[in-house]
Amino acid sequence: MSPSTPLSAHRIPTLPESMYYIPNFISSAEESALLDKIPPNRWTPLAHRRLQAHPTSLHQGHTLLSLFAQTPHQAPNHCLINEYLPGQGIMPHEDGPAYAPLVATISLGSALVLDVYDKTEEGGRGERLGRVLCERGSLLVTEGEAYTATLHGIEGCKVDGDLGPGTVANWELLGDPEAFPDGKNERERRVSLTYRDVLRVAKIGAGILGVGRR
Ligand SMILES: O=C(O)CCC(=O)C(=O)O
Ligand SMILES: [Fe+2]
Repeated sequence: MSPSTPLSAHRIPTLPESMYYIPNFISSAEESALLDKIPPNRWTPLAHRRLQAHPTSLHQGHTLLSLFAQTPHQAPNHCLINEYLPGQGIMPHEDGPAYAPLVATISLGSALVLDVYDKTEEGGRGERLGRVLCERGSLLVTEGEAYTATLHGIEGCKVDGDLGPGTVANWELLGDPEAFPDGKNERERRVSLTYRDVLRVAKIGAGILGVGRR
């Protein structure tokens, strides 16, 4: 995402405003370095994936910072790391109001498909609006109505099938569509880093230190 290509050039068409897909956001050397940095002993096991949550601060000039220019802390302060083995996924859900409505997701290790669904008035899962193919090293940015009015999930399958220009919302934005010549993606271990701005982080801190309620 160089200054010569504005974020708007990466907007995923056909999905609510706005999701942006930036292929090759990091190099494979950076991908390996990030994977190596993830502490091996901090995983919380869940039924269908593992995760770890970390406070985070990004150094000035980090490319992700500019995305958060309008959020309350003007920077992400939290990074959730999810690991999915082939066959694992995450149920359709929304990320909710604890965060500023902006998520930046870096994909490491393997490509997979993230499904985006309409949110019903009751907050449930509506029709599927589109499929986003997240390649390794890519960045997916979700903000605005796409954050507040849709759900997202990852099917627990070993192979993503039926991939092509008519079935993948970000097909034209992919870095290497030729990597899926038969319309298939055999999943490998995929790790996602999701950066967010947690709104009430200061109050939570005060609560933990025991001074919040006095
Ligand atoms: O792994 C992903 O890309 C999605 C993770 C996610 O939806 C979440 O952590 O809330
Ligand atoms: Fe999520």
